[in-house]
Amino acid sequence: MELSLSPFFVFVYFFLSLIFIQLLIRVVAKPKSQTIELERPCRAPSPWKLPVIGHLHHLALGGGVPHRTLHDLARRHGPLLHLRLGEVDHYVVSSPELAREVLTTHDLAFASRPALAASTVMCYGNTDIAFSPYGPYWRQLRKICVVELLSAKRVRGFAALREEEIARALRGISSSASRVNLSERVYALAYAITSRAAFGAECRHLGRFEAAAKKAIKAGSGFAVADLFPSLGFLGALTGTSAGIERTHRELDGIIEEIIGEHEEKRERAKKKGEECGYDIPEPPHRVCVQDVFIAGTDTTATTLAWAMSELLRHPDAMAKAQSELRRSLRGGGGAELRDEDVASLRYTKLVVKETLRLHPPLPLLLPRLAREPRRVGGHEIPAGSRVLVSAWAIGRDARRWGDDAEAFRPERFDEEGEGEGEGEGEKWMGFEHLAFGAGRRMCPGMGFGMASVEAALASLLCFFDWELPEGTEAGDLDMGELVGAVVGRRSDLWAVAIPYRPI
Ligand code: HEM
Repeated sequence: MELSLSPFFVFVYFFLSLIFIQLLIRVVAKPKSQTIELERPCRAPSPWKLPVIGHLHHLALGGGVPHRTLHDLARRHGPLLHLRLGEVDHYVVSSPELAREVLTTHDLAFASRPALAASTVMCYGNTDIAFSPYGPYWRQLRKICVVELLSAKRVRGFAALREEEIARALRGISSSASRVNLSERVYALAYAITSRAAFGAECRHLGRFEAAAKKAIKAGSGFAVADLFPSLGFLGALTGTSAGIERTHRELDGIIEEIIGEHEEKRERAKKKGEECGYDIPEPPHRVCVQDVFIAGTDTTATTLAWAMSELLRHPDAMAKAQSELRRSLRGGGGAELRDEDVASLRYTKLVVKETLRLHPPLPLLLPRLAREPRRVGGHEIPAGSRVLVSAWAIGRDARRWGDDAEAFRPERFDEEGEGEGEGEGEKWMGFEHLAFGAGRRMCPGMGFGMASVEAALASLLCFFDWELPEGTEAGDLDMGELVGAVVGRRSDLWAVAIPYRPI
């Protein structure tokens, strides 16, 4: 018959024969294959992959920023996604339940970091807090940093300098043209608070530091060619990334050296006069903490402030609600500035910060973890040596937890959580549904410091100014595009019109 000879039927015949042969082999070899089945690790689901590059094309074809592409893939394949990116196995965790397993149940097994190409050069061979492998050295370094700078007591002690720096930033905004580059202003403010807290004085170098830190953050995304093909070192040289990393490292290193030099000179002068002046910066390798604190402290704080103001400009009702609460508290205190005590008693402004961090966690994939030992997560095997990315971004949008309006900016949701379900607001905010600061041993040690700066700065910006979008920009048109990097900030600077508010 004509039909049976057509190429289509030949293909189908061949294909079915293959399936039949495979089934036959399975049936004949059943007892043996069953034992193998039990021993074989149960791999997490993956999309289709290509030779050599593995699943890399999914990231490339996703077209967007990595956390969004990974979220799309997780929606199709499940909350534990296995991706072979180049030579490296990655596991992407996108549900609060699995995040709890990785960050708490198996915390110790996942408490290390991979050595990225950028961190190895820029963090002095990964001897800093953020990238150092888990162990006694990292514990000691982190302890110094927490005791000297980040403990709750130290953070409270920085209240006066926070207030001074915020007042200075407000004066700057008042005296400038009404159209303000808010991204620039909040970065300068975060830098001033960090440098005064760390060194007792504002450090110069803001412009140079910002430019170099942004390059370092971009290089540290973990998705650079050199990070995905570690055995092919020449690729870094070929693509120019290695040279770029070296250049950025030299810039940052030079700035940190200058900051430390200035601080030490100042200390010497103060000592001669018998005055107190900040504290000793411990000798290397602890100096690497200085860079960590500057980059981690400044960029995350400024990024959160810029996203919060962006969302409020797009949601004038939420902005008005925050302002009315703030201005009531100002009249109550009768002062022309907000003190730390005033900020502590705010409710709505704090909800705005939580909602901002839910939708725009500055580190959407936290910092990468390295599996030190094999572990089963959600019933799937994660082999030792794999990289584990916990998507705080996806978890913050999980409709099972946050409802059908999970994508919407609605600060009130945190108020509602506290009632009815028997689950406290605090639990939801710092639970595994909201992971902006990570969790477990490697959780952000600067949370108290960062939150104090963000809440105080946002409260003052809203209290003392009315804000509008520049003429010609509608709320719906505001660019909310994101940068690629370890910290994900706004793609474009945020411009707004500041109208000073006079208390009645
Ligand atoms: C809004 C502000 C901030 C956010 C959202 C934030 C978020 C994070 C996240 C997600 C991590 C990774 C956690 C993990 O892997 O589980 C981290 C680590 C870290 N953060 Fe923050 N951070 C903020 C502010 C700060 C500040 C102000 C400092 C210091 C002054 C700081 C210092 C660090 C350090 C040193 C690490 C590395 C910790 C380690 O590996 O042991 N952060 N941060």
